[in-house]
Amino acid sequence: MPILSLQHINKKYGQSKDFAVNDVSFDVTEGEILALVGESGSGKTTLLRLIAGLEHPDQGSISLSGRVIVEGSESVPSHERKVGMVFQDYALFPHLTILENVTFGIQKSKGNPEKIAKETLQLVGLTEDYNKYPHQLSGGQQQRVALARAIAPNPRILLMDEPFSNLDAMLKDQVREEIRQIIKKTGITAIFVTHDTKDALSTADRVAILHKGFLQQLDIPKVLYENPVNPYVANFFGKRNEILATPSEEGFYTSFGFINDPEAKKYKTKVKLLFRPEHGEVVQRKGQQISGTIVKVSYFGSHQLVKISDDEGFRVTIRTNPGRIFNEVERAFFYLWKYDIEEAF
Ligand SMILES: Nc1ncnc2c1ncn2[C@@H]1O[C@H](COP(=O)(O)OP(=O)(O)OP(=O)(O)O)[C@@H](O)[C@H]1O
Repeated sequence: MPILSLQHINKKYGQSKDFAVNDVSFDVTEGEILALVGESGSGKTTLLRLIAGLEHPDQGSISLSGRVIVEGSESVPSHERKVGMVFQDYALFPHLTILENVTFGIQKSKGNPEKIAKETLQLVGLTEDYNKYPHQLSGGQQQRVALARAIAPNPRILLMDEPFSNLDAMLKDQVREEIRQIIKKTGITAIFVTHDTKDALSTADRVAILHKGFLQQLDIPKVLYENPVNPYVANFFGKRNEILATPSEEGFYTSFGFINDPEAKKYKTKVKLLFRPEHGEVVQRKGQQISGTIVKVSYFGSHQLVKISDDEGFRVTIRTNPGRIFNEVERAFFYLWKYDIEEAF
């Protein structure tokens, strides 16, 4: 049974003619980490605020832990929903110590708030900084305090708005993994909002992608990346190469050469072959492969991107391992081991 269920949620702000959230339905399973991704204005934060009770939908219902918390004009107030929030800027109280920040939201009826706060701070790996103030901590540490403060009252669900956006790139990789481990250790269900596909794919169990208020696809990261349901989702997770191709009985004619593919006979008109840089491979031998001229090689440490041009100057990018040596102007032979086929016109 899902811990959270949204059914046909619509939300418009004021006089706006567009929906910020448009007929969105999904379930979240207990213990799951769900990422909401989308570009700016896609409705991510609005969804989070609707779940938290900071906004009310125009239509739709929301259930949390088996209880209907929103239905029609009725709703359970925010403070009764038992939702933990981590805000983008952490929103720690600057004049309170770390321990006081975390103790703040814990009700006395739950036991000894200070003891619970200390246990939660230990859980997030902050054992020595109880009496420091937020400004005395690094960004990553402040974020762990915010997380401790949100989970200490034992909420039903944890909501995080852009939790990684204030961290520099070096820290981000480490913090993502730490946060995921802490959340998994507590078993808490969590939803976080991000515009960064790397955050979503590496941290979440499932990812929901929003565009203009519509839910496009919700699935595990691998499926979203490998089997996007539409071009928007496919391009959101990294630009794809496009090669224009003419189908025949045996395969596709392209400006890089002929590609054997029995699928080609299904198509009557020109098509686009769409593929990610890692779905191609530059090979040493001349054979069945297609080919072009290497025009640029970019080295990234973990990999290289090789730009290959046809005779007209049309380019595709292929990802290769970092150890291989390529020379610009040389001819490169490559093959595509995976591509999507779309009608071109
Ligand atoms: N308080 C508000 N009043 C009016 N319009 C709003 C309000 N909050 C959001 N919107 C509009 O609703 C739409 C969705 O906004 P929302 O903040 O949910 O998107 P988002 O995906 O979280 O964007 P971002 O990544 O920029 O935070 C946008 O068109 C936005 O302009």
